[in-house]
Amino acid sequence: MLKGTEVLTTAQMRAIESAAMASGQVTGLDLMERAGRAVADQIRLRWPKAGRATVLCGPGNNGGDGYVVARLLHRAGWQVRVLGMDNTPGPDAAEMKRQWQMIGGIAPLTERELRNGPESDACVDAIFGTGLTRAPEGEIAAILAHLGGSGGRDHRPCVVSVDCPSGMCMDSGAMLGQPRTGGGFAPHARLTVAFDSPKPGHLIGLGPVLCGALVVADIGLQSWRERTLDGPGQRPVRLQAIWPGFDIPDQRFRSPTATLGKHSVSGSHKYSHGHALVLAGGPAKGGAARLSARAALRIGAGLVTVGPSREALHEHSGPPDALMRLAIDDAGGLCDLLADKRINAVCIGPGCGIGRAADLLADLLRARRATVLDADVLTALSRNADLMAGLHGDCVLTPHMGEFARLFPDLAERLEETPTQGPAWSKLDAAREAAARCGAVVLLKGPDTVIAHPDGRARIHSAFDVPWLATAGAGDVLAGMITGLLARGLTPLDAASLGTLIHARAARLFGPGLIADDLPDIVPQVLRALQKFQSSSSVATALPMT
Ligand SMILES: NC(=O)C1=CN([C@@H]2O[C@H](COP(=O)(O)OP(=O)(O)OC[C@H]3O[C@@H](n4cnc5c(N)ncnc54)[C@H](OP(=O)(O)O)[C@@H]3O)[C@@H](O)[C@H]2O)[C@H](O)CC1
Ligand SMILES: [K+]
Repeated sequence: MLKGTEVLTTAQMRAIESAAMASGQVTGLDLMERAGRAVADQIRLRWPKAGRATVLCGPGNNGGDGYVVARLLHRAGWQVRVLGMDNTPGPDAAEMKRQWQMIGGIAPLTERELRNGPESDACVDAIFGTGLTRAPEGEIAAILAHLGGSGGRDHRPCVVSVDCPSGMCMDSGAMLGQPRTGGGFAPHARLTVAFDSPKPGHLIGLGPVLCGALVVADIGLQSWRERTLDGPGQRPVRLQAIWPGFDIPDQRFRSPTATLGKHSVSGSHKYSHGHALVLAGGPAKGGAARLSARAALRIGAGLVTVGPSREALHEHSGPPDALMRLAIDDAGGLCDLLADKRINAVCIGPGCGIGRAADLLADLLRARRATVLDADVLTALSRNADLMAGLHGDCVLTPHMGEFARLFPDLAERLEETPTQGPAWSKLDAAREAAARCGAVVLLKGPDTVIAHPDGRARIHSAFDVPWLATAGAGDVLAGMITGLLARGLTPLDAASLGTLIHARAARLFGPGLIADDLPDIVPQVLRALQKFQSSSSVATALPMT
């Protein structure tokens, strides 16, 4: 089965660590040794020939991991220099520090010492991890700035981060004390080795850019996750990364990709895969809705109808012929059409026009169909509290940050603030709060997309490697994909998650030079790859092909 990856908060991580140590079956020293070994192994994998390493050890257990890394690299023939603090760390870190001191010295952890020392192949950042609570200051801030290139980009050492780039809040991906949009000097790691599971900060905010290649090392805590967080088997996973694979243990669909093959026990006919309606706008505004409609067709909706105003109908006469067209002049015409219950998913917003969207939305929401709200209708929503109150659990809102700020100005303002305390307010918190407030799934778009359900479940999809996806109409295509998946019967959270995954994979496949028109026709290739991955990686579980 394609598997998503459960994402844990730093508080959950600490709870699991404590439970593991309290069990007496594993000690903090064991965990520290395993963590340090995971980092050292990853370094040796990337630098097979022993080189020179500088290890920066902070005041706590992250620093303790660093002392383990130093010892293991030294044992593998590396020339190791350690910069550390003269504090008394906790017992585990103190023991690892003592073991290092039997091998080598510890220079003061100062920017001057770092800058004036010998060049190294790798600089191991073991200053702060999950214990960062406030913005770094003084010498440590100067060191982090040096790691971030304050001395000039070409003086930026090759950083390997232990658990996370120091100074980064692992729950939000923000650098404490720095603007959220970056611009300050922060350690840009070549590689980050995290432990047990990714944290939100590895996947949202500045995290994906600062972490570089992310490796999540298993240090033997899985079983305590089962016990401490009563395991994924017993509870819905609250936070999941849609990466690299994808799985939604949803009652109706054991794995949504299994439903994408249009294999149906009850005979595969068009109505068994739903009927999507895309509400289009007036004259000369039809392109966006046609992108959405084409995407809904390509992702497998059984039927797709585009519904412009009468005076714009003639503009929708072009291909694809599979697309049905029907003039919808007003709310009355929409209600007449929705009398056909087979229309089970609607997309409103792309190219619809703000006024028209506002006129149609109230009746559309009363019809309680699975509905994707994007673009113009989000502006209409932000101007009308009654419409907002009409949202329901089968709605998916797909705002970008600008639209989100119009819909939830107070939440967006908090995201503008420079964070000084950890855990900092994050895009994940904002999306969850918005979903709970409006009672609908909120997909907050960006290279780090967060999808939040009103009940608190959320998914994160990071796609920082496809900047060309930020092109006119790409949002219209995403809205259409999600509508098509809703028509196929996926739940709003699953449809939004899978649509996001397929949307990014299509863009990745196409590459630079992409325009939104290219995206829908790449979907079949992405679906084939997902199915191949699913069939090759799935255990032989006979999935009900519905
Ligand atoms: N995840 C696991 O299973 C394992 C994780 N390990 C490693 O342990 C760290 C977490 O260690 P911890 O000691 O809790 O915290 P840190 O090492 O990240 O931070 C050390 C202390 O630094 C102080 N602090 C916080 N912010 C600042 C700041 N801005 N300036 C100065 N000092 C700061 C804080 O103490 P205070 O009392 O001063 O608040 C921190 O306690 C984890 O990331 C892993 O690397 C285990 O070793 C292996 C298993
Ligand atoms: K670190």
